[in-house]
Formats: sequence, structure tokens, C-alpha cells
Amino acid sequence: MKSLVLYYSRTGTTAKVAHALQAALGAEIDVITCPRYQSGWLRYLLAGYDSVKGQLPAINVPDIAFGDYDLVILGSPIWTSYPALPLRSFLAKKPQLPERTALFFTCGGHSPPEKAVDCVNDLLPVPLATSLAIAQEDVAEGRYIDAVDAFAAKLSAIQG
Ligand SMILES: Cc1cc2nc3c(=O)[nH]c(=O)nc-3n(C[C@H](O)[C@H](O)[C@H](O)COP(=O)(O)O)c2cc1C
Repeated sequence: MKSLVLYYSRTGTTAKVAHALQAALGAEIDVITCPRYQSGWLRYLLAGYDSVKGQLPAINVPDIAFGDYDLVILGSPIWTSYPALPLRSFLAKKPQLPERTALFFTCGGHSPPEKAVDCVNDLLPVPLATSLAIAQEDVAEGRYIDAVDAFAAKLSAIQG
């Protein structure tokens, strides 16, 4: 079974979870980048402003045939209660994702992830197989490995 973890991360939290998930699944991994929000406070404010406006940024996406995978797991932070704009830009391009697509978010923990999960489901032709949300604080303090392992076990069962 061929699986791919594809993530966007502005400050490294989502990247940590993505790499732990890759290791747990023996998956391939790749990244979406977005120069517009790269680093610093001004870029943070811009990310928040654009997110409220729903203004989708230019992104760099790896040149991969996503449909060739049995399972693709998307990863992203939550911004203003929604998926971070670079993931929304990616989904707006209507990539050919496999039927089994899953999702994880990292978040500050001050807004429930349901709205962001619904937003991704609205942008996909087939509903997500499953999803996970992990708080940034838990990642920073190393309390995410059990959740990632449980998620990986669930994903392996989905893969069959
Ligand atoms: C512009 C912006 C808006 C955010 N909005 C939310 C939010 O609505 N709810 C929440 O729980 N966290 C929010 N966060 C916090 C991020 O989701 C959290 O810090 C995440 O783990 C960062 O992931 P990263 O390090 O991979 O970029 C926001 C962060 C940014 C930059």
C-alpha cells in the first residue's frame, strides 16, 4: 500500500506531526510551501487578514500524481477556524486525490476543529476517511506521539 503525507506548516508544528505520522506509517512525505506567509509577525498578521477575507495565496505544490497513492493524508494548521489558506489553495485546484484521503490539523486549541474539517470535506469530491486535531502545546511538549500512533493504526486499518 502506497501512502503519502502532504502538509503545509508555517512555523514547524504541523511538520513535526507530519514526520511522526510518516514514520509510523512508513509513508512518503512532501510539503506545500507558501512564500507569502513565510515568517515573522507581519506575515502572521497578513495570514490572519487573508484568512478572514478568504483570499487564496499562490503556493508551491510538489509535482506528484496524487491519484497513484492508495491513501493521501493532508496536514495543515488551523487559521481563523478554517484550514490554513495554503491548504485551501491546494484543494481549490481540485487535485486528483485518491478516494481514501485523510486529514490532520494542528491548532492553538482555542477553536474546535469541526468547522475546518467541514471546510475540507466541502472541497473534496469524496468525504474524508478520518481526521485528527492536535494542539500546538501538546506538540511543543512532546505529548503527540500516542495520538499519532493511534491515528496511524486507524489509517492502516482503512488501507486494508
Ligand atoms: C493566522 C493564524 C490564525 C490562527 N487561527 C487559529 C484559530 O482560529 N484557532 C486555533 O486553535 N489556532 C489558530 N492558530 C494557531 C495555529 O493553528 C497553530 O499555532 C498551529 O499549530 C501552527 O502550525 P504550524 O507551526 O505548522 O504553522 C492560528 C495561527 C495563525 C498563524
